[in-house]
Amino acid sequence: MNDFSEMDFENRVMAPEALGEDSESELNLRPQSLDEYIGQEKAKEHLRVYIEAAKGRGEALDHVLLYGPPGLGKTTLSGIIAREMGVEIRVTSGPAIEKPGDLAALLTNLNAGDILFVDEIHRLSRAVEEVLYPAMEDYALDIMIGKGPSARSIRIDLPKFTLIGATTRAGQLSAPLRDRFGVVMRLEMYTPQELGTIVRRSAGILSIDCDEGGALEIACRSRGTPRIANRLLKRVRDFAQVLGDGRITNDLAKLALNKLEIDPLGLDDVDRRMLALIITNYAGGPVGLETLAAAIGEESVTLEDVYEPYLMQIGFLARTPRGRCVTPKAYDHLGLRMPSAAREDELQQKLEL
Ligand SMILES: Nc1ncnc2c1ncn2[C@@H]1O[C@H](COP(=O)(O)OP(=O)(O)OP(=O)(O)O)[C@@H](O)[C@H]1O
Ligand SMILES: [Mg+2]
Repeated sequence: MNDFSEMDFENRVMAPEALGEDSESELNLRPQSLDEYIGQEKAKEHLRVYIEAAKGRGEALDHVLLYGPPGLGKTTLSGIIAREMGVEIRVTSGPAIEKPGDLAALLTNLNAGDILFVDEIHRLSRAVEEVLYPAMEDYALDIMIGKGPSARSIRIDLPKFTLIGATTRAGQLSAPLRDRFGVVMRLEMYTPQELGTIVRRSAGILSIDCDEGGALEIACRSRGTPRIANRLLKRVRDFAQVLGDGRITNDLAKLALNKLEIDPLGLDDVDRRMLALIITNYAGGPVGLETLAAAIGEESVTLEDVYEPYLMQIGFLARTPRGRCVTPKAYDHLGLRMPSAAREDELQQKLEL
Protein backbone atom coordinates (compact mmCIF):
# COMPACT_ATOMS: atom_id res chain seq x y z
CA MET A 1 0.00 0.00 0.00
CA ASN A 2 2.88 2.35 0.69
CA ASP A 3 4.69 1.83 -2.58
CA PHE A 4 4.60 5.06 -4.55
CA SER A 5 7.09 3.99 -7.20
CA GLU A 6 4.47 2.91 -9.69
CA MET A 7 2.17 5.89 -9.32
CA ASP A 8 1.60 8.05 -12.36
CA PHE A 9 1.76 11.52 -10.82
CA GLU A 10 1.97 13.22 -14.21
CA ASN A 11 -1.48 12.19 -15.33
CA ARG A 12 -3.26 12.24 -12.03
CA VAL A 13 -6.92 13.02 -12.72
CA MET A 14 -7.18 14.93 -9.46
CA ALA A 15 -4.12 17.10 -10.12
CA PRO A 16 -5.11 20.75 -9.58
CA GLU A 17 -2.45 21.94 -12.04
CA ALA A 18 -3.26 22.15 -15.73
CA LEU A 19 -2.65 18.90 -17.66
CA GLY A 20 -2.10 18.71 -21.39
CA GLU A 21 -5.71 17.65 -21.95
CA ASP A 22 -7.01 20.82 -20.29
CA SER A 23 -5.48 23.51 -22.46
CA GLU A 24 -7.97 23.45 -25.30
CA SER A 25 -11.17 23.04 -23.32
CA GLU A 26 -10.16 25.59 -20.69
CA LEU A 27 -10.21 28.27 -23.37
CA ASN A 28 -13.89 27.65 -24.12
CA LEU A 29 -14.88 27.20 -20.51
CA ARG A 30 -13.24 30.34 -19.17
CA PRO A 31 -15.82 32.87 -18.03
CA GLN A 32 -15.47 36.22 -19.79
CA SER A 33 -16.98 38.67 -17.32
CA LEU A 34 -17.25 39.16 -13.56
CA ASP A 35 -20.93 38.18 -13.75
CA GLU A 36 -20.03 34.86 -15.36
CA TYR A 37 -17.23 34.22 -12.87
CA ILE A 38 -18.83 32.08 -10.18
CA GLY A 39 -17.96 32.32 -6.48
CA GLN A 40 -15.10 34.36 -4.93
CA GLU A 41 -17.80 36.83 -3.94
CA LYS A 42 -15.60 39.04 -1.79
CA ALA A 43 -12.86 39.35 -4.40
CA LYS A 44 -15.46 40.14 -7.06
CA GLU A 45 -17.21 42.74 -4.93
CA HIS A 46 -13.95 44.55 -4.23
CA LEU A 47 -12.77 44.32 -7.83
CA ARG A 48 -16.04 45.78 -9.10
CA VAL A 49 -15.46 48.83 -6.94
CA TYR A 50 -11.80 49.25 -7.90
CA ILE A 51 -12.55 48.81 -11.60
CA GLU A 52 -15.44 51.28 -11.60
CA ALA A 53 -13.43 53.81 -9.61
CA ALA A 54 -10.36 53.55 -11.86
CA LYS A 55 -12.52 53.82 -14.98
CA GLY A 56 -14.35 56.81 -13.51
CA ARG A 57 -11.07 58.60 -12.95
CA GLY A 58 -9.72 57.51 -16.33
CA GLU A 59 -6.73 55.93 -14.63
CA ALA A 60 -5.00 52.57 -14.71
CA LEU A 61 -6.12 50.05 -12.11
CA ASP A 62 -3.84 49.64 -9.11
CA HIS A 63 -1.41 46.70 -9.29
CA VAL A 64 -3.15 43.45 -8.29
CA LEU A 65 -1.66 40.33 -6.69
CA LEU A 66 -3.76 37.16 -6.92
CA TYR A 67 -2.70 34.17 -4.88
CA GLY A 68 -4.05 30.76 -4.00
CA PRO A 69 -3.76 27.07 -4.93
CA PRO A 70 -3.64 26.03 -8.62
CA GLY A 71 -6.81 25.85 -10.69
CA LEU A 72 -8.91 28.29 -8.66
CA GLY A 73 -9.16 30.89 -11.43
CA LYS A 74 -6.27 33.34 -11.14
CA THR A 75 -5.49 33.43 -14.86
CA THR A 76 -9.19 33.54 -15.67
CA LEU A 77 -9.78 36.47 -13.33
CA SER A 78 -6.88 38.43 -14.83
CA GLY A 79 -8.40 38.13 -18.29
CA ILE A 80 -11.73 39.27 -16.91
CA ILE A 81 -10.18 42.32 -15.24
CA ALA A 82 -8.66 43.36 -18.58
CA ARG A 83 -12.00 42.93 -20.33
CA GLU A 84 -13.91 44.85 -17.68
CA MET A 85 -11.33 47.64 -17.78
CA GLY A 86 -11.47 47.62 -21.60
CA VAL A 87 -7.68 47.34 -21.93
CA GLU A 88 -5.16 44.99 -23.52
CA ILE A 89 -3.44 42.28 -21.49
CA ARG A 90 0.09 40.98 -22.13
CA VAL A 91 0.68 37.56 -20.61
CA THR A 92 4.05 36.34 -19.38
CA SER A 93 5.51 34.47 -16.44
CA GLY A 94 8.27 34.84 -13.85
CA PRO A 95 10.64 32.28 -15.37
CA ALA A 96 10.07 33.64 -18.90
CA ILE A 97 11.48 37.06 -17.97
CA GLU A 98 15.14 36.09 -17.81
CA LYS A 99 16.92 39.44 -17.95
CA PRO A 100 16.06 43.01 -16.95
CA GLY A 101 16.10 43.78 -20.69
CA ASP A 102 13.24 41.30 -21.26
CA LEU A 103 11.12 43.15 -18.74
CA ALA A 104 12.07 46.53 -20.23
CA ALA A 105 10.95 45.31 -23.65
CA LEU A 106 7.60 44.17 -22.28
CA LEU A 107 6.97 47.37 -20.34
CA THR A 108 7.94 49.83 -23.07
CA ASN A 109 5.52 48.12 -25.45
CA LEU A 110 2.47 48.68 -23.25
CA ASN A 111 -0.08 51.43 -23.83
CA ALA A 112 -1.46 53.55 -21.01
CA GLY A 113 -3.86 51.49 -18.86
CA ASP A 114 -2.73 48.13 -20.27
CA ILE A 115 -2.19 45.12 -18.06
CA LEU A 116 0.98 43.09 -17.78
CA PHE A 117 0.08 39.68 -16.35
CA VAL A 118 2.99 37.87 -14.72
CA ASP A 119 2.15 34.30 -13.78
CA GLU A 120 4.32 32.53 -11.18
CA ILE A 121 5.58 35.92 -10.11
CA HIS A 122 7.44 34.37 -7.16
CA ARG A 123 9.92 33.01 -9.69
CA LEU A 124 11.22 36.39 -10.93
CA SER A 125 14.97 36.75 -10.60
CA ARG A 126 16.40 39.30 -8.17
CA ALA A 127 17.84 41.40 -11.00
CA VAL A 128 14.47 41.58 -12.77
CA GLU A 129 12.67 42.39 -9.53
CA GLU A 130 14.92 45.40 -8.94
CA VAL A 131 13.88 46.83 -12.29
CA LEU A 132 10.26 46.15 -11.50
CA TYR A 133 10.22 48.24 -8.30
CA PRO A 134 10.57 51.71 -9.91
CA ALA A 135 8.41 50.54 -12.80
CA MET A 136 5.54 49.73 -10.45
CA GLU A 137 6.02 52.70 -8.17
CA ASP A 138 7.06 55.58 -10.42
CA TYR A 139 6.27 54.17 -13.88
CA ALA A 140 9.89 54.55 -14.85
CA LEU A 141 12.82 52.39 -15.87
CA ASP A 142 16.35 53.13 -14.72
CA ILE A 143 18.75 51.87 -17.35
CA MET A 144 22.53 51.81 -17.01
CA ILE A 145 24.42 52.97 -20.05
CA GLY A 146 28.13 52.33 -20.55
CA LYS A 147 30.60 50.64 -18.26
CA GLY A 148 33.17 51.63 -15.64
CA PRO A 149 33.68 55.27 -14.60
CA SER A 150 31.74 56.68 -17.56
CA ALA A 151 28.66 54.57 -16.79
CA ARG A 152 25.53 56.54 -16.09
CA SER A 153 21.92 55.77 -15.52
CA ILE A 154 19.12 57.20 -17.59
CA ARG A 155 15.47 57.18 -16.69
CA ILE A 156 12.81 56.21 -19.22
CA ASP A 157 9.19 57.08 -18.47
CA LEU A 158 6.66 54.29 -18.87
CA PRO A 159 2.95 54.46 -19.60
CA LYS A 160 0.77 54.09 -16.49
CA PHE A 161 0.16 50.35 -16.62
CA THR A 162 -1.29 47.73 -14.27
CA LEU A 163 0.73 44.76 -13.14
CA ILE A 164 -1.27 41.66 -12.23
CA GLY A 165 0.85 39.05 -10.51
CA ALA A 166 -0.36 35.51 -9.84
CA THR A 167 1.24 32.97 -7.56
CA THR A 168 0.50 29.78 -5.70
CA ARG A 169 3.16 30.71 -3.18
CA ALA A 170 2.61 34.17 -1.77
CA GLY A 171 4.98 33.32 1.07
CA GLN A 172 7.88 33.18 -1.35
CA LEU A 173 7.35 36.70 -2.64
CA SER A 174 9.87 39.21 -1.33
CA ALA A 175 8.39 41.81 1.01
CA PRO A 176 9.34 44.83 -1.17
CA LEU A 177 7.57 43.26 -4.15
CA ARG A 178 4.46 42.33 -2.18
CA ASP A 179 4.26 45.83 -0.72
CA ARG A 180 4.07 47.38 -4.15
CA PHE A 181 0.72 45.76 -4.94
CA GLY A 182 -2.18 48.02 -4.01
CA VAL A 183 -4.66 45.15 -4.20
CA VAL A 184 -3.81 41.74 -2.75
CA MET A 185 -6.41 39.00 -3.11
CA ARG A 186 -6.46 35.43 -1.95
CA LEU A 187 -8.66 33.09 -3.96
CA GLU A 188 -10.54 30.59 -1.82
CA MET A 189 -11.54 27.02 -2.55
CA TYR A 190 -15.08 26.79 -3.93
CA THR A 191 -18.08 25.34 -2.15
CA PRO A 192 -19.80 22.28 -3.68
CA GLN A 193 -22.76 24.53 -4.57
CA GLU A 194 -20.51 26.95 -6.46
CA LEU A 195 -18.73 24.11 -8.22
CA GLY A 196 -22.12 22.60 -9.09
CA THR A 197 -23.03 25.85 -10.84
CA ILE A 198 -19.69 25.80 -12.68
CA VAL A 199 -20.27 22.20 -13.80
CA ARG A 200 -23.76 23.03 -15.07
CA ARG A 201 -22.41 26.02 -16.95
CA SER A 202 -19.60 23.96 -18.51
CA ALA A 203 -22.02 21.16 -19.40
CA GLY A 204 -24.14 23.75 -21.22
CA ILE A 205 -21.16 25.01 -23.22
CA LEU A 206 -20.00 21.48 -24.10
CA SER A 207 -23.59 20.30 -24.87
CA ILE A 208 -23.45 17.66 -22.15
CA ASP A 209 -26.75 16.54 -20.65
CA CYS A 210 -26.12 16.84 -16.92
CA ASP A 211 -28.83 17.29 -14.29
CA GLU A 212 -28.50 19.08 -10.98
CA GLY A 213 -27.89 15.91 -8.96
CA GLY A 214 -25.17 14.81 -11.36
CA ALA A 215 -23.49 18.20 -11.26
CA LEU A 216 -23.55 18.29 -7.47
CA GLU A 217 -21.99 14.82 -7.21
CA ILE A 218 -19.14 15.87 -9.50
CA ALA A 219 -18.82 19.13 -7.53
CA CYS A 220 -18.53 17.38 -4.17
CA ARG A 221 -15.65 15.29 -5.41
CA SER A 222 -13.72 18.11 -7.13
CA ARG A 223 -11.64 19.28 -4.16
CA GLY A 224 -12.94 22.83 -4.26
CA THR A 225 -11.23 23.38 -7.62
CA PRO A 226 -13.00 24.42 -10.87
CA ARG A 227 -10.24 22.96 -13.06
CA ILE A 228 -10.79 19.52 -11.52
CA ALA A 229 -14.58 19.89 -11.75
CA ASN A 230 -14.37 20.58 -15.47
CA ARG A 231 -12.00 17.67 -15.99
CA LEU A 232 -14.21 15.24 -14.05
CA LEU A 233 -17.24 16.40 -16.01
CA LYS A 234 -15.57 15.25 -19.22
CA ARG A 235 -14.51 11.91 -17.75
CA VAL A 236 -17.99 11.26 -16.38
CA ARG A 237 -19.51 12.14 -19.74
CA ASP A 238 -17.59 9.22 -21.30
CA PHE A 239 -19.05 6.82 -18.74
CA ALA A 240 -22.53 8.23 -19.30
CA GLN A 241 -22.19 7.64 -23.01
CA VAL A 242 -20.89 4.09 -22.74
CA LEU A 243 -22.66 2.80 -19.63
CA GLY A 244 -25.85 4.86 -19.80
CA ASP A 245 -27.87 6.89 -22.24
CA GLY A 246 -25.47 9.85 -22.26
CA ARG A 247 -27.26 11.69 -19.49
CA ILE A 248 -25.32 12.53 -16.31
CA THR A 249 -27.56 11.90 -13.33
CA ASN A 250 -26.58 11.59 -9.69
CA ASP A 251 -26.47 7.78 -9.90
CA LEU A 252 -24.45 7.79 -13.08
CA ALA A 253 -21.98 10.34 -11.66
CA LYS A 254 -21.54 8.25 -8.51
CA LEU A 255 -20.94 5.12 -10.57
CA ALA A 256 -18.39 6.80 -12.84
CA LEU A 257 -16.50 8.53 -10.04
CA ASN A 258 -16.34 5.31 -8.04
CA LYS A 259 -14.89 3.59 -11.07
CA LEU A 260 -12.30 6.38 -11.29
CA GLU A 261 -11.51 5.62 -7.63
CA ILE A 262 -12.37 9.13 -6.53
CA ASP A 263 -14.14 8.88 -3.20
CA PRO A 264 -17.09 10.98 -1.97
CA LEU A 265 -14.72 13.60 -0.53
CA GLY A 266 -12.64 13.80 -3.69
CA LEU A 267 -9.69 11.81 -2.40
CA ASP A 268 -7.87 9.58 -4.84
CA ASP A 269 -5.39 6.78 -4.45
CA VAL A 270 -2.47 9.17 -3.98
CA ASP A 271 -4.16 10.95 -1.05
CA ARG A 272 -5.24 7.73 0.61
CA ARG A 273 -1.78 6.25 0.27
CA MET A 274 -0.15 9.35 1.66
CA LEU A 275 -2.41 9.40 4.70
CA ALA A 276 -1.93 5.65 5.18
CA LEU A 277 1.83 6.10 4.93
CA ILE A 278 1.86 8.68 7.71
CA ILE A 279 -0.34 6.44 9.81
CA THR A 280 1.56 3.19 9.33
CA ASN A 281 5.15 4.41 9.09
CA TYR A 282 5.05 7.46 11.35
CA ALA A 283 2.28 6.58 13.78
CA GLY A 284 0.06 9.32 12.36
CA GLY A 285 2.75 11.98 12.64
CA PRO A 286 4.24 14.39 13.25
CA VAL A 287 6.47 13.74 10.26
CA GLY A 288 8.64 16.40 8.65
CA LEU A 289 7.80 17.68 5.19
CA GLU A 290 11.15 16.58 3.71
CA THR A 291 10.89 13.08 5.16
CA LEU A 292 7.39 12.69 3.80
CA ALA A 293 8.37 14.00 0.38
CA ALA A 294 11.27 11.54 0.19
CA ALA A 295 9.01 8.65 1.20
CA ILE A 296 6.54 9.48 -1.54
CA GLY A 297 9.13 10.36 -4.15
CA GLU A 298 7.83 13.86 -4.82
CA GLU A 299 9.38 17.26 -4.28
CA SER A 300 8.50 18.97 -1.03
CA VAL A 301 7.13 22.04 -2.86
CA THR A 302 4.77 19.79 -4.82
CA LEU A 303 3.62 18.23 -1.60
CA GLU A 304 2.98 21.65 -0.09
CA ASP A 305 1.32 23.23 -3.12
CA VAL A 306 -0.56 20.33 -4.60
CA TYR A 307 -1.23 17.56 -2.10
CA GLU A 308 -1.66 19.37 1.17
CA PRO A 309 -4.00 22.34 0.63
CA TYR A 310 -7.10 20.25 0.10
CA LEU A 311 -6.30 17.73 2.84
CA MET A 312 -5.86 20.65 5.22
CA GLN A 313 -8.98 22.38 3.97
CA ILE A 314 -11.09 19.32 4.84
CA GLY A 315 -9.26 18.92 8.15
CA PHE A 316 -7.52 15.62 7.40
CA LEU A 317 -4.01 16.88 7.79
CA ALA A 318 -2.64 19.37 10.29
CA ARG A 319 0.56 21.33 10.06
CA THR A 320 2.33 21.51 13.42
CA PRO A 321 5.75 22.96 14.26
CA ARG A 322 7.12 19.41 14.42
CA GLY A 323 5.65 18.24 11.14
CA ARG A 324 2.49 16.93 9.52
CA CYS A 325 -0.12 15.02 11.51
CA VAL A 326 -3.09 12.96 10.37
CA THR A 327 -6.27 13.98 12.24
CA PRO A 328 -8.94 11.74 13.82
CA LYS A 329 -11.29 12.76 10.99
CA ALA A 330 -8.94 11.20 8.46
CA TYR A 331 -8.66 7.98 10.50
CA ASP A 332 -12.44 7.77 10.51
CA HIS A 333 -12.66 8.36 6.79
CA LEU A 334 -10.11 5.64 6.07
CA GLY A 335 -11.90 3.30 8.43
CA LEU A 336 -8.88 3.09 10.71
CA ARG A 337 -8.74 3.31 14.47
CA MET A 338 -6.61 6.00 15.98
CA PRO A 339 -4.28 4.86 18.78
CA SER A 340 -6.17 5.65 21.98
CA ALA A 341 -3.34 7.65 23.57
CA ALA A 342 -3.34 9.96 20.58
CA ARG A 343 -7.09 10.34 20.87
CA GLU A 344 -6.80 11.45 24.46
CA ASP A 345 -4.18 14.03 23.51
CA GLU A 346 -6.45 15.29 20.78
CA LEU A 347 -9.34 15.58 23.20
CA GLN A 348 -7.12 17.38 25.66
CA GLN A 349 -6.09 19.89 23.02
CA LYS A 350 -9.69 20.52 22.09
CA LEU A 351 -10.65 21.11 25.69
CA GLU A 352 -7.87 23.62 26.08
CA LEU A 353 -9.00 25.65 23.07
N1 LIG B 1 -14.90 31.36 -10.89
C1 LIG B 1 -14.93 30.51 -11.93
N2 LIG B 1 -16.09 30.28 -12.57
C2 LIG B 1 -16.13 29.41 -13.59
N3 LIG B 1 -15.07 28.72 -14.04
C3 LIG B 1 -13.89 28.91 -13.45
C4 LIG B 1 -13.76 29.82 -12.38
N4 LIG B 1 -12.49 29.83 -11.98
C5 LIG B 1 -11.82 28.96 -12.77
N5 LIG B 1 -12.67 28.41 -13.66
C6 LIG B 1 -12.33 27.36 -14.64
O1 LIG B 1 -11.18 26.67 -14.15
C7 LIG B 1 -10.14 26.64 -15.11
C8 LIG B 1 -8.83 26.92 -14.43
O2 LIG B 1 -8.75 28.27 -14.03
P1 LIG B 1 -7.40 29.12 -14.15
O3 LIG B 1 -6.57 28.63 -15.29
O4 LIG B 1 -7.79 30.55 -14.17
O5 LIG B 1 -6.70 28.76 -12.78
P2 LIG B 1 -5.34 29.34 -12.15
O6 LIG B 1 -5.67 29.77 -10.77
O7 LIG B 1 -4.75 30.35 -13.07
O8 LIG B 1 -4.44 28.05 -12.10
P3 LIG B 1 -2.81 27.95 -12.09
O9 LIG B 1 -2.38 28.27 -10.69
O10 LIG B 1 -2.56 26.51 -12.43
O11 LIG B 1 -2.29 28.89 -13.12
C9 LIG B 1 -10.53 27.69 -16.15
O12 LIG B 1 -10.33 27.20 -17.44
C10 LIG B 1 -11.99 27.96 -15.96
O13 LIG B 1 -12.74 27.28 -16.94
MG1 LIG C 1 -2.98 30.26 -14.18
